[in-house]
Amino acid sequence: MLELKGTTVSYGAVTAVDDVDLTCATGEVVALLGANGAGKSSVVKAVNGLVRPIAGSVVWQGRSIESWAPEKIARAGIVTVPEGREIFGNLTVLENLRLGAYRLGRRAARSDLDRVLGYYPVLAARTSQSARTLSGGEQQMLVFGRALMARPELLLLDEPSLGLAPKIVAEVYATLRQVCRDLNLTALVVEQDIATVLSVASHAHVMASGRIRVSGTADEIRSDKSLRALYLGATS
Ligand SMILES: Nc1ncnc2c1ncn2[C@@H]1O[C@H](COP(=O)(O)OP(=O)(O)OP(=O)(O)O)[C@@H](O)[C@H]1O
Repeated sequence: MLELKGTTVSYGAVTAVDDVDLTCATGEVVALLGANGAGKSSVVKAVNGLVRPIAGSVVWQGRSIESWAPEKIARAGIVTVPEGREIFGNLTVLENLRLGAYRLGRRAARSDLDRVLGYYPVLAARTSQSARTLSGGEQQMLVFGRALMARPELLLLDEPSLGLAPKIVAEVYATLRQVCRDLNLTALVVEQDIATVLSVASHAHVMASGRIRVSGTADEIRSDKSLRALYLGATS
C-alpha cells in the first residue's frame, strides 16, 4: 500500500535519507527506529510531502506521490501526527477535533466524533475546555483524536512518546494498538521508545546516517541486542 523505493532526501549538502526502500502493507504497524539525526523524521516528511525527495519514489495505493503537495497527500488519506503535539491552544477540544474532519461531510463527522471520544474518554469530559489547559498526555490524545477524525488510511506518527511520563506513554500506545486493530489502520511510527513501539508494531526498520541498516519483525529486532550498541545509541 505504501512503498518507498530508493528514496533520497537532502537538505543542501546534508543527505538525510539515502536510498531507502520501505513498505507498509495494509493494516500493518511499522516502526522506524534510530538515534537522533538518523533520518527518521525526513522519511516521514518524504511521505507527507513536506520535503520532496531528490531521487527515488513514494508510491501510495499504486500512485507516485513524491511530487504531490502536502494538502493533496493529506486528502488522499495520509495523515500525520507531528512531533511536538501541535494543537490549537485557543480553541476548545471539540473545535480541535472538528478541524481534523476535513475529509468528511458534516453528518459523518458527527458520528466519527462519537467514535473518537469513545477512544479518549478523558477528552469527552473536556470538550468545551480550551486545548491549552490539557496536560501533555491529554494533548497527545487530542492530536491522535484529531488525526482519526480525518479517517486516515495511513497514519504517520512522529515520536508520540516524546516528553510524556512512562505511564502516559503506555496509555497512549494501548489506545493506539486498539485503534489500529479496530480500524485496520496502517501506521508508520517513528519512535525512540523502542520497547513500547515494538509492542505495537509487526515490523521495524533501524536507521543510521540516512540508511536502513537492519529490518525485521518486531520480535527479531527486540531480540537482537547488538542493534542497541550499533545503531540506537543512548535511545535504547
Ligand atoms: N531542515 C533541515 N535543514 C538542514 N538539515 C536538516 C533539516 N532537517 C533535518 N536535517 C538534518 O538531516 C539529518 C536527519 O534529520 P532527521 O530529523 O530526519 O532525523 P531523525 O532521525 O528524525 O532525528 P530526531 O530523532 O532528532 O528528530 C540530520 O543530520 C539533521 O541535522
